[in-house]
Amino acid sequence: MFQLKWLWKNLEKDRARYILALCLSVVCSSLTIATPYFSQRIVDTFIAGDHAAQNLSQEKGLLITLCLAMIGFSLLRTGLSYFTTMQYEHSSQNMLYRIRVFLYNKIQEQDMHYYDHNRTGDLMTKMTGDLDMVRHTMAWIFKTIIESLTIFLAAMVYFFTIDVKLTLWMLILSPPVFVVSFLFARRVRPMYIDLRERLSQLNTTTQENISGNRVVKAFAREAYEIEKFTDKNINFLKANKTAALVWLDYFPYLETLAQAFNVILMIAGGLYVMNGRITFGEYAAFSSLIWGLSNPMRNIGIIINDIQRFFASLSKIVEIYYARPGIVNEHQATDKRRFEGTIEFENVSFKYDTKTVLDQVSFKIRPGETVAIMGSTGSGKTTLVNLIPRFYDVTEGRVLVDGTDVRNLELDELRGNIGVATQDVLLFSDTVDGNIAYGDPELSEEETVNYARLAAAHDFITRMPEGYDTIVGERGVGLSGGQKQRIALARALAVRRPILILDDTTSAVDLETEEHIQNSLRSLDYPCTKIIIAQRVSTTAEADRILIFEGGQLIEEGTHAELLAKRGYYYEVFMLQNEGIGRQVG
Ligand SMILES: Nc1ncnc2c1ncn2[C@@H]1O[C@H](COP(=O)(O)OP(=O)(O)OP(=O)(O)O)[C@@H](O)[C@H]1O
Repeated sequence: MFQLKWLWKNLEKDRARYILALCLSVVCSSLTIATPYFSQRIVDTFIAGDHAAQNLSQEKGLLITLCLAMIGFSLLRTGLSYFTTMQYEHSSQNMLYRIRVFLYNKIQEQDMHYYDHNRTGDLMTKMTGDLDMVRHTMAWIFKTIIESLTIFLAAMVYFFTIDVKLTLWMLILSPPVFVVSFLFARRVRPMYIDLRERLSQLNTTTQENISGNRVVKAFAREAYEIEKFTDKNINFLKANKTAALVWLDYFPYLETLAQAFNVILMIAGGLYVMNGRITFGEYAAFSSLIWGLSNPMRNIGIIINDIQRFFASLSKIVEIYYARPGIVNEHQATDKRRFEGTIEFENVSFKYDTKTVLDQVSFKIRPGETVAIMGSTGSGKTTLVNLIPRFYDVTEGRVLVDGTDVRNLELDELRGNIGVATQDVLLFSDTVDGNIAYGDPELSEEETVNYARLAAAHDFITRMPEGYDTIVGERGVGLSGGQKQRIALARALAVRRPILILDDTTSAVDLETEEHIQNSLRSLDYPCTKIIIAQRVSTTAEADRILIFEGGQLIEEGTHAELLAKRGYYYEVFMLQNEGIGRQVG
């Protein structure tokens, strides 16, 4: 069975410990028949037997031994049970730790396509609730199953040694129990799959709401969000209740069957005692061990419910566990070369699933050149630059860096040659210093300050209460849009890569600051090819070349002066931004 094989594989170093725990469970549970055995001997010898009174006065030593044995076995069972539970906990927690690390690495190595198609809330549910369900299964469900089965079998064996016929009477209840359990398991399984999906939706809604709380507040949509959350919460509640209450449809049958053991014992056992087939002590042994048969039936509902939850959770974990990224980082580049920084697009087309975003794009950028990319929103600019570090792979054509198709370069080496400041700025909850040095933890304080100066960030950083040691909140909360952009720019500059990609990095800074940044970029103290996506002519004007995109196609290319002379898209934008007149410039 796939699920068991998977668990076995992941137990790895804890297999011996887990098997020990299972064996100890069997031993512990088998010991439960010791007490009924000793009580049977005590009843038959000292209470209800023919020579009970005589034995009581003559065999005091035996009575004391039996009582001490009973106490001794109970203590032994308690001690063993404690030790066994520790083994279950250790092995399942260790396994959980290893799987969590493995899954985290797996998620890290996925490509952008994976993140486009997986919701954060769902991934978080897999990494927390689903994983814990696996641990619970190893530490509790399997333990309960093994113990229930052992007690059931041990009781059966013991009963058979006492009286075969009476035991067979009891066994006639087994087939209906199996039928009822099977029907219950079959019915409840899809419910737990559905329940798992609703939990994921609930978590996704919660996660989105918390991370997007500023937007919610800005639009005063709290009531709407609460309603949305309540909807998902009610959905989850209903699914939970439905799954839990299904058990009630089957519960009366199993409870009746469980009670029937006592009835059979009372009628058949009573008759057998009366006609002398079994002794009173043997009847007492049956009576005290009958829970070993009826208890598993009472537990069956919980076990089946948990097993179905486990299957639903495991199928979700396995989705991450076996996910294979389309773009693989082998991490095998030991000697990472420094590229010159030539970039070439050869008839590149790109589709997100079925939607064509880039269409037959060709251009070449020489080392050290500064190229600005401009175009209307949605024209494919970000997509274009995402193809250089292979965040996505081209659908057609080739992207070459230093003359080699990026698909033939080791990802570590390729990305180790590119510094990126993305459009959607993300800062980590760390100090400003830590954020700037993110790509190079060895960066000295002096260099950090230097790159912050180049990115026009030093002044506002020193005005902050703790300067470079100020902790910025999650995603850079506490900083303005322009401040975040400047820290992200310093972070991209600090890695000193031969290719620098800036995606709309100065859109939120004022013109004066932008000019400072432009000067810094021109006078970087390391050779660097720069690709700058920008909407402002003030940013693009000084570039060596400007590429204009429209609908995924390269429609204009040239210097600022050439493009103005062309009187095309660039000229219109220029006029619009400089003279404030409409697009219909004659
Ligand atoms: N991850 C994605 N999955 C599917 N479609 C996408 C994805 N990212 C972008 N698109 C689509 O691809 C097109 C180009 O997007 P892209 O972000 O490259 O444009 P852009 O020119 O950078 O736009 P902007 O100037 O607004 O940043 C858009 O129509 C967008 O809807």
